[in-house]
Amino acid sequence: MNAIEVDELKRSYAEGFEAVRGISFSVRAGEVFALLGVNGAGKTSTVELLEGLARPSGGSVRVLGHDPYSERAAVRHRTGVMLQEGGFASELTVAETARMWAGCTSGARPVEEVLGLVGLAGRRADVRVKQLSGGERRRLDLALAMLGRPEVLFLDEPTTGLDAEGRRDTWELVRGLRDEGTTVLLTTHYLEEAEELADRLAIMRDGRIVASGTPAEVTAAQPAHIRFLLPAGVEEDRLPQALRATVEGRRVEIRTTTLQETLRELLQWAHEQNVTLEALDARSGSLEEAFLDIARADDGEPGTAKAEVAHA
Ligand SMILES: Nc1ncnc2c1ncn2[C@@H]1O[C@H](COP(=O)(O)OP(=O)(O)OP(=O)(O)O)[C@@H](O)[C@H]1O
Repeated sequence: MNAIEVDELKRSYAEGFEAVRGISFSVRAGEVFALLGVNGAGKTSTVELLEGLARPSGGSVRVLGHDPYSERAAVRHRTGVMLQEGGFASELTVAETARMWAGCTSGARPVEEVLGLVGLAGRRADVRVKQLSGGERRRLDLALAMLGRPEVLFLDEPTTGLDAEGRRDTWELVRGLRDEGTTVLLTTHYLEEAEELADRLAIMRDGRIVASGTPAEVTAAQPAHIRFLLPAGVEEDRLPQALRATVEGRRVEIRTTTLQETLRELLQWAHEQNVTLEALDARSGSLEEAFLDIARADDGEPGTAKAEVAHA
């Protein structure tokens, strides 16, 4: 069953600017789905439509089978929302803020429990919101989004402003929620975050989806890299032509779509030449490379990016 279905969705702002230009994707129940894209690609504009905060100018959205805008009452209590900027009353403490939200939420988790999940229980709970660090505010945002045990959780850049440890804690939390069956849609600028968390993802550019699939599918089109240092006493032209290596100083790089085969040829050559390949490093294409490839493409046409795979 799909928890979220998006079909030819469009969003125009008052000035006529089209921020979302007909995107389609679906998120299965219990899945973590990531929306990626450079600044201004249209991620937040999309997420706000899924949250029912605005009416689409075209196409449709279904969350748990309902239109989140026109059937808000049917959806709202089953979803949790973490916006980019939570609007808190800055004089209240963390615990007071959470209790206030719990009071407006049916079936809320105990406040202590939810604050404990994000590391804001105990003495941190008595700190006024205005005194929290940026990262702690993000964690309070997350706590409030989880308060009502939502079936679908929207997280807009959940780890922006968090330090490395806070980011990893949030990832653990999201994985835990997924294991409990929560559907999570998140936006992020961190490719590592998408790689760590997302079952599937979509990359947006200029209001369109230009690549989508599992992280492995999206990266599959990227060439792998082999790097090493040219052995002392070996001239560049002794490297096998077929490997099409590029050499800068002593640094050698080979880009290949058949990593295992190319590596075998290289190691065979090194064996025959009786040389050691210092600093040898072989790695598959990464989501980051796929993303940069797509973000850099300036053709403006959907469906032509190199890393495109089957649309969700
Ligand atoms: N209220 C608005 N009125 C007019 N244009 C807007 C409005 N809100 C956003 N935009 C424009 O729509 C485009 C998409 O913005 P959006 O915030 O959805 O991007 P994003 O992918 O979430 O970016 P970021 O990563 O910076 O959060 C941008 O060009 C932005 O300037």
